[in-house]
Amino acid sequence: MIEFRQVSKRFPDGTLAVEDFSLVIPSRKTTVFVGSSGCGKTTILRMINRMIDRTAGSIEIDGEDIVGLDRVKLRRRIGYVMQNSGLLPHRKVVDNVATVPLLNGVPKREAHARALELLDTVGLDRALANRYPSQLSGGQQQRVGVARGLAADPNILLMDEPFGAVDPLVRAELQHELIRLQRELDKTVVFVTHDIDEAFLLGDQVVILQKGGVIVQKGSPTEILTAPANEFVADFIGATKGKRALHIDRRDGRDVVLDSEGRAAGVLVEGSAGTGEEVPT
Ligand SMILES: Nc1ncnc2c1ncn2[C@@H]1O[C@H](COP(=O)(O)OP(=O)(O)OP(=O)(O)O)[C@@H](O)[C@H]1O
Repeated sequence: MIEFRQVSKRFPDGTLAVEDFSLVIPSRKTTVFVGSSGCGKTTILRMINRMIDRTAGSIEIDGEDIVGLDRVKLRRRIGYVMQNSGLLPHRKVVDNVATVPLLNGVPKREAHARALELLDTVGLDRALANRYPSQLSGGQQQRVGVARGLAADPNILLMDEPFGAVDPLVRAELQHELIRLQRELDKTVVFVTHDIDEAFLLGDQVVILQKGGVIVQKGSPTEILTAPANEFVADFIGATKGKRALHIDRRDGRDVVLDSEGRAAGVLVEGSAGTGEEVPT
């Protein structure tokens, strides 16, 4: 579990990017931060592995304040995947994936064998292992980025708009791949996106943020869809404009979750509003 307690971040130039942010991120679930540009998503994410240090409050991982942990070791035990894959262009795919284990002292042969297994895990052909990142498609590069994030077998995986730069079809493929992976790997995933549909698809817990990292609403997708906290959320999730991909409709006396084509994605169990409980239809 990751716990933020009244965390703030003021950058040296005076910008207060995050103010008084408190949140519990449960283990082995996916928590998604969603909000418009500049609201503090990346700053909050990067404070978890101390790429950015908070200026007030505390952040604990499994009850331990991260301020007392070695920054480099902390970073190496937390997976990190970013938008443009962040791969080293002059290193082959296999070496990119093996980077952190090698830094952690894993022998080269072992690190490479593990890297090849990880290519399988993220659905990439091992034949790509000896290519350079520029010889891969955008979607393939993102998969390599995910494999690299998983290489040290971290309990926590931070993902900052990892699918933001790929086309919509590849993006949908990668999203479903992540859902599959998460079922298999059971990590604590913290995911940042601008895209509310992506947030609802991937998140067990969705956190809607406004400027300064202010939490406007948090809850399961069902909780947010059934009871948007205010007009900002209703507008953000498109509830007022009929543009939402996922929405709730009442059919035969039951609340049914429908996708954009009107197909039922689930039924809210009677009396479950507020618990996030859903049953498949
Ligand atoms: N190094 C920095 N120095 C000063 N201000 C910064 C710095 N990094 C970020 N900020 C500011 O902090 C605020 C939050 O930035 P952050 O990158 O966390 O937002 P975000 O929600 O991730 O945005 P985006 O979706 O555009 O990536 C913004 O106002 C940004 O300009």
